Amino acid sequence: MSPPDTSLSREEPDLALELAGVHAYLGESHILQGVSLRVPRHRVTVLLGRNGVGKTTTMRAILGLVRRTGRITFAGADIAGEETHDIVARGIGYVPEDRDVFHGLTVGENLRLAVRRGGQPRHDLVFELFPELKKRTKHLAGTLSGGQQQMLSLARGLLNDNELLLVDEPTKGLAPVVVREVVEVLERAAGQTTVLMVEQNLAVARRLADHIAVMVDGAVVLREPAGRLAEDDGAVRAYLSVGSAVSGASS
Ligand SMILES: Nc1ncnc2c1ncn2[C@@H]1O[C@H](COP(=O)(O)OP(=O)(O)OP(=O)(O)O)[C@@H](O)[C@H]1O
Repeated sequence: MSPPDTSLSREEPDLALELAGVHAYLGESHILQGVSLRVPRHRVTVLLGRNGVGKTTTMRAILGLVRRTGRITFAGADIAGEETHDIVARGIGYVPEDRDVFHGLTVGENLRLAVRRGGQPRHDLVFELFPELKKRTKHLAGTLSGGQQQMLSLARGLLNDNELLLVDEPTKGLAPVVVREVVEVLERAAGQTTVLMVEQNLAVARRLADHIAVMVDGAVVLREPAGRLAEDDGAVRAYLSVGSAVSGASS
């Protein structure tokens, strides 16, 4: 197993986001115990780890949705003390695990609600990435399949010209054929922006990630180029409850 390495600082001066010693709390529970993480610009970084280690809480700490301390640097500013609406306005998009789609509204209405005030919504880009959504703009979102709802949630995240997109478990609960579609869209979306993603499917992570960060008990314990971790069976067995071969992401 490789020794823990969460820095890699010499190789990556151009960071979109950096967390240093971030602690977060949910009620009385101390969930994040000093998360440090570097997210290079225009790259995909995937957060992996067993259930309950704090991956979603890390996303929510970046967005100011949970009480947190430490340093969170985005676009040259420390955002750890800012409110969520100010953080989002700086150019961070969020595609949450529960998909955040309004079932009682149409696809078009869901997209319109996602447009940030003063922004220039990228409808052309979104409809090029998601042609199925263009055909269904008048359909109620609640009538879409799980995969289509995930596409709509990703489309909402990509509609604004964000510097950083946070995506939480985009393939969770989807059939293998739909996982492949979501992965293809994410590959193309990654060309537009920096992505920090939680993903439990190691095959998906290997396909999409430039770097993989592994969390254990509220901290990042290992960060490596994606290929290196995928070949490190010892690390995969020690830190992850996932298998390395998952059919859904194969091309
Ligand atoms: N409202 C809450 N109050 C207290 N503890 C919570 C609350 N919500 C979640 N937790 C706990 O916080 C820890 C971290 O949860 P989190 O959702 O960040 O983990 P995760 O790594 O994303 O897990 P999963 O893969 O299961 O989504 C878990 O142990 C969870 O039980």
